[in-house]
Amino acid sequence: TTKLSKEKVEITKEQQALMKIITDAYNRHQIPQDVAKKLLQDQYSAEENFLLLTEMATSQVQVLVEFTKNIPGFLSLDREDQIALLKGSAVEAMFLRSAQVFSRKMPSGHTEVLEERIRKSGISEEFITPMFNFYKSIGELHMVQEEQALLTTVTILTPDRPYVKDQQAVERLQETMLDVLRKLCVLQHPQEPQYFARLLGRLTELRTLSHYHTEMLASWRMNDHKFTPLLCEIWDV
Ligand SMILES: C[C@]12CC[C@H]3[C@@H](CC=C4C=C(C(=O)O)CC[C@@]43C)[C@@H]1CC[C@@H]2C(=O)c1ccc(O)cc1
Repeated sequence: TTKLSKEKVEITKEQQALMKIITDAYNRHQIPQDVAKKLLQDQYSAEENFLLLTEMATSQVQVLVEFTKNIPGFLSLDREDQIALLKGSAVEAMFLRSAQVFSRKMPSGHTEVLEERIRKSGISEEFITPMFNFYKSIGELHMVQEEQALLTTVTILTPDRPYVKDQQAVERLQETMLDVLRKLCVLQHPQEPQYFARLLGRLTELRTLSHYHTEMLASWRMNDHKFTPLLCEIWDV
């Protein structure tokens, strides 16, 4: 008979503390309400929608930088590597954030307006489809907020981003986070032993999306759309 490995999974005190720091930081750093509120006010032209999304993207980059500074160990990485990790993960972190926003079904019905504006902002259908498929696939996971925060952290701490010099140092940090996330998944979804693997599978899907994103930016560029200095810096557009 097959002996099921009923390994007793338990999160240590240190891991509990680490998870709390990251989840609190993740919840604390959100785009300001006045930016999100504009979703409900301004007009609906493709131009207006693009400008609104640009403002949200710019605000989200600032939020991401602030959040990342709260990841234990991040600020002790080489300074240039910190920048390389932020540049390399910004798109993926943003798509994770928007997927979580869509799967949360925001109370004040923002999601419908937000979806409307994304669909009518000059993004071609070939990018819209994979984007919303991703949103759906994240929604189906019903992640708890700790999982969302840790998954974003794991994405930021990806060692093989371009220009990262000390990959080992990043790998050590990422391993620490992956260990907590793995245990959390086992404890939160006991009926689904493959849940952790499914979560990591989404990170692969994210990388595909970020290739689409580069083309999205290029096609906006072609139609003479302006980005903000911060977005130009983080995405080399
Ligand atoms: C990623 C994105 C900009 C950031 C948006 C996201 C949709 C939903 C969001 C929800 C947020 C919240 O509720 O906290 C923060 C901003 C984000 C994460 C947009 C979808 C496409 C857009 C984009 O790629 C884009 C890139 C450059 C631009 O100039 C304009 C848009």
